[in-house]
Amino acid sequence: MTASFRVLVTGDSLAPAAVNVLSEIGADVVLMHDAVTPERLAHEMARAPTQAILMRGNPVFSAATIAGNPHLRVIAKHGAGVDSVDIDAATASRVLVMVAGDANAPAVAEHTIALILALGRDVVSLNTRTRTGAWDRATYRGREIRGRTIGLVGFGRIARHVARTAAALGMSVVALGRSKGRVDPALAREAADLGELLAVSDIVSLHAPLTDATRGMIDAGRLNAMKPGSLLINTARGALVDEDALCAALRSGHLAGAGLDTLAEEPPAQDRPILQAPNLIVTPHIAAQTGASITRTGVEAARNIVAVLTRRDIDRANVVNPVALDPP
Ligand SMILES: O=C(O)CC[C@@H](O)C(=O)O
Repeated sequence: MTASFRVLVTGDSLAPAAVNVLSEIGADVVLMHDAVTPERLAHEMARAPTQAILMRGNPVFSAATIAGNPHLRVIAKHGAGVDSVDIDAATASRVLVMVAGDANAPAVAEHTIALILALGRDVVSLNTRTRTGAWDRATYRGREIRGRTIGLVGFGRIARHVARTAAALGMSVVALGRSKGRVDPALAREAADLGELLAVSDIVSLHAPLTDATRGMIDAGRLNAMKPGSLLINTARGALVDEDALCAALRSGHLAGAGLDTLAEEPPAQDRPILQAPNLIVTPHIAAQTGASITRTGVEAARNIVAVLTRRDIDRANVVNPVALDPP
């Protein structure tokens, strides 16, 4: 059978269940095995008409890349963050940009909590010390999270999962949504503004999208406004944080620790100062990478593609640029 649709996957794997969803409409699924640069994208899309992108990772979809492929109808994110896509250009070309619901939210929320617990009980450093001969039992004092306040910056699907889990662990939850009134009072108390959230939180966890407005939002001034001895967690996007300022806040001891799953540069050059900061736990943007999450997310992204290509049952809650659904 000649495939009627070509789906380019910007990664080197896709869950078999997700491939099956695409196979049901006879789609030709093409995995990009190499580094996904704009040049490679342009090259791959020039090889044959490509109707859909299943976007794993965060390759840049610029206006030129989108306009260069007139067959493109949908960019379906394998996850939540679409900061690497020029949304205006996609809308102008009537290309739908879609996210994968809350498919990866439980996994990202669990990793957020893992970073908080690991920092609070110094799991990583104690592991190293104990394996190399230390036995710190007499002197070590960890920090409990029960009774602490967690401040969630952003209140989308992932933050809501974190809120529920944090509450179950006995934490108080404050949050700040994209605009006033977006915080569900059953899950969190809405902070008046970022300043108030930073001032009352023992742990600040970032769940905001990366936009022009949020880039670098946690700068030296904001870090300074956090409580002495507090923790910063970032499982969203590295560029939300000024890494040099974070380094300084960790070195001075103003912050007791930071847990980062995302960095401004990924993968980071080995000489980036943040990698040498004390009391830092850093992981390689894997918060969403559990087996179950990868399957759920792949299937949801594949379903989004099928819905657009077959013009059936598009889940509007997953559409980032609904105006692209309107007739031109
Ligand atoms: O799985 C991915 O491709 C990225 C996951 C994450 O960065 C997201 O945007 O949700």
